[in-house]
Amino acid sequence: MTSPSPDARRPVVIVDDVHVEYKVFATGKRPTAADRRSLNLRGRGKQMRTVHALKGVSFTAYENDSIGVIGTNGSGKSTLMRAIVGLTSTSRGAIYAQSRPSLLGVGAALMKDLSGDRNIILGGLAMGFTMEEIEENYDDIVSFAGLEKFIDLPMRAYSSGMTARLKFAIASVKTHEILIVDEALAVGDRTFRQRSEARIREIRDNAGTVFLVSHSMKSIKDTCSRVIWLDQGTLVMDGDPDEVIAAYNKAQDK
Ligand SMILES: Nc1ncnc2c1ncn2[C@@H]1O[C@H](COP(=O)(O)OP(=O)(O)OP(=O)(O)O)[C@@H](O)[C@H]1O
Repeated sequence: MTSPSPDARRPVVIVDDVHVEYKVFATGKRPTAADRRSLNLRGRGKQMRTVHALKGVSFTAYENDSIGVIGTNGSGKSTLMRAIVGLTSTSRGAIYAQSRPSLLGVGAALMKDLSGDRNIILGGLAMGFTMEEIEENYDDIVSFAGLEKFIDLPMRAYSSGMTARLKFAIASVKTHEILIVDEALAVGDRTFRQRSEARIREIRDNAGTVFLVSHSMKSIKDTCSRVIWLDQGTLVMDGDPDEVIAAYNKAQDK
């Protein structure tokens, strides 16, 4: 198993030889006229395809780690994060977590026709906060998102950056022990990105562990103490951000 260094810190997430396979129906090519004539549709139309999205990934995350996860499109980053949170089941291997990891992405729970105000409650409940916790943190969420003037407008009227700010503000208000941020910072503007990166550092400093999936090497360098690089479902490198990013960039330039 790959580990950063033999140290005395508490392991928080152990990913042990994890494989994820998606089974999908491949509709294949459009049936030809000849197929249709010979009623040969069934065999053509329903073919099971297996996408082997993770192929034996292993590493250990420790407290205070903030781990950047990099790799080209389709390399398995989101799949790995979803597996850590338990949204995607592993077909082989196991994941052990010290406490329940939170995936920063209350997106699914938010409703575009409701106001930002209502969505704070909805998103907060979806993240597992109590009503008291939501009320206590309400002002913080609104000011962190910088949406004071827009909070009673329906979310439909928000730009994608404003929506992302609200999601990040809701999800990060509580200190999580294990927080996973999947590309949420990509749409925010520079000021917001800096504020979110500061919050990620704060979570990390409070003995939390953060995973940051991003295509922005700058965000990763600014916030992460360690980087793992995935390629076609395998872990290529795990270590110091500068070294891993340099190797990744070199591989991309080839
Ligand atoms: N629900 C799904 N059903 C079938 N295949 C999937 C599913 N989700 C992901 N995949 C496949 O698994 C592989 C890994 O996808 P994943 O989304 O984890 O990549 P990623 O590194 O997060 O990519 P990106 O940088 O584009 O977000 C890809 O080949 C993708 O097509």
